[in-house]
Amino acid sequence: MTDLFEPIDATDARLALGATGLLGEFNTAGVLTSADVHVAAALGRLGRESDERVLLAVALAVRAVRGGSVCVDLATVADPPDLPWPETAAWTRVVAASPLVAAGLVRWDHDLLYLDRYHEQETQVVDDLLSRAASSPDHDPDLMRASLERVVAAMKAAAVARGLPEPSYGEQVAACLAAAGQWTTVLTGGPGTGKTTAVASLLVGLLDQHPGGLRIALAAPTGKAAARLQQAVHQEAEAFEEGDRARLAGVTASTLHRLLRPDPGNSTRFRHHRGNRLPHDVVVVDESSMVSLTQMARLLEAVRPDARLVLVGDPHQLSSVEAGAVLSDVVRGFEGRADSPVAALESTHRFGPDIRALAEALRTGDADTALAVLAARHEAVEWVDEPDPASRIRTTALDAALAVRDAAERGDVAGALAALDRHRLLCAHRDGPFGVRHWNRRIEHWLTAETGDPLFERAYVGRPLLVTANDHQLGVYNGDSGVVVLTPTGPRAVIAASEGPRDLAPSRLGDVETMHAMTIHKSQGSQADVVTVLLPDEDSRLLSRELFYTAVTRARSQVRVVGSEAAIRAAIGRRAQRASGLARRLATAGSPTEEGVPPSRA
Ligand SMILES: Nc1ncnc2c1ncn2[C@@H]1O[C@H](COP(=O)(O)OP(=O)(O)OP(=O)(O)O)[C@@H](O)[C@H]1O
Repeated sequence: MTDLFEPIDATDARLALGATGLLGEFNTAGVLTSADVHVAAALGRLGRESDERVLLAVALAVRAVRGGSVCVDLATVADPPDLPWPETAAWTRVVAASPLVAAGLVRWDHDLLYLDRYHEQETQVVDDLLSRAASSPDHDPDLMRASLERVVAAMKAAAVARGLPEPSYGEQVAACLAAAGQWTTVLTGGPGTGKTTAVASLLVGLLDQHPGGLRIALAAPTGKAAARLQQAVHQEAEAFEEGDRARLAGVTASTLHRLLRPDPGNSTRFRHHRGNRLPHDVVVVDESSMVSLTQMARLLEAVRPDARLVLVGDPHQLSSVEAGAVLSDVVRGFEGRADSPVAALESTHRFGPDIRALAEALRTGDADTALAVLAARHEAVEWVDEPDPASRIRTTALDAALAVRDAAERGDVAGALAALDRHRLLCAHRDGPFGVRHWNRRIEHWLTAETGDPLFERAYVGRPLLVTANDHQLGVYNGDSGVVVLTPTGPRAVIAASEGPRDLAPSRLGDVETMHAMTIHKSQGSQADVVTVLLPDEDSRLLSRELFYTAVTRARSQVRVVGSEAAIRAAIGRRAQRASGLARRLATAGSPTEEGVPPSRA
């Protein structure tokens, strides 16, 4: 869903000067921005199209990408309804017959309108997935079974030694056996369903298959998620036999961006591509729900056709910040297909029963059960439904901020970074009374009142940091977190990068924000012991089931939901819809032919 805007006055920069007719009307109503209008008008001039219904459709396709969609579906786009939307049948007819479509400036396909670039990426992703599914790697299933038996026996023994009941790894073994026999595997599951455990077990099994060695790459869309993946794989391997543990010890993770090697001269291209593939034999990408269509296209063209690709993620989470909802589209698109690469893990092993019950109710859209879990006053799930929740938020947020500050004052880098993950205040919005900016300021005021530290200091000791842009030179990436720590040479910004902490002069960091509070979108791929989810009013257009589910599942041991029953119901009742043709394209593509080339590519 794309936000509407309300023009402030006639000089508002979002209003397109001179826009008339339908484009002008939709611009004034806050549906289209001036950029949408200008791109549509420019394409119209280029392709000699003057039908304002077509130009409106093109402007909506531009807007769609801004809102995370890959294309626009003219049959469902009419929101808000009180605008002069063209009648659907006639509209689709004029768009399909437009000279813009004939010239390839925009694409009309599967009754959806695309900007050319996204159409190309979507068809490429479908073609690459299908051609990878059309053949399978040679492997020895008996050896794979034996490897997994060894790993499972070691993990069971480790659990029993810790006084835990003997676990069962049936789902994970089945997923690994399937993954051994296919070039692409999509390993799905909610938080704590044992995805990382399965990945570590799979890697051991694949190493047994290739005694000569395997080049393995672990990657994730953000630095934080990459660091977590690497740490989690090694942690899970602790339970393995010494030889297996040693073989995984050198496996490291990086951001997806770094893996593909950015091309300094071209911000949308990488050094690894179809003509210069990645050298790795196995590529594992965690948090795949955050991978945009563009990134997925780049990844699929860079992975060798004879390398295994394992996409790991939770399709019920929010999608990527940029356009696309690739993971959930791929899962839906392969549903029922014989060549489906999806292996799903269903049982949760991490949460206590209360967070699990809440997450499950959110995942399935069951508002009554979610409210019942929230109202039951469990220790692990708390509900704050008060007009001014500040006093309830203050204690937890301030304690966590003080713990970070105390460790930072002592120069204890590891302690300060660890304290960052004790509590996270998550907001849907950036601005306004429910937004990140407001709550960051508020927590800083509380901190100042408690410590007497000056408020105006930008790099105050204990300031939690969130990196908001990739900086290859500094080796810090969008989504990395860190903290300002006192050192003998003064305050230093220490960022938890995927290769370990990076120590920088605070002034060198350009794109950083304070992270006492953060948006739910930015929290993807990270976790905290205690999570406070601050829901906005029920009429917020950002509220969605995926947003709420993503926020709740960031919590390791306790979650507190701040919001009214109406806001909770509104969030659960609304889906974060993203228009894309990926699922439909996969579902309707022919099955692989015997030669291994799917008909859509032939
Ligand atoms: N089959 C199992 N039985 C019991 N415990 C398990 C099983 N599989 C994994 N675990 C344990 O459950 C916890 C979560 O597992 P893991 O980290 O592999 O899940 P995940 O799906 O990768 O989680 P997330 O996506 O939230 O990071 C770990 O402590 C792990 O050791």
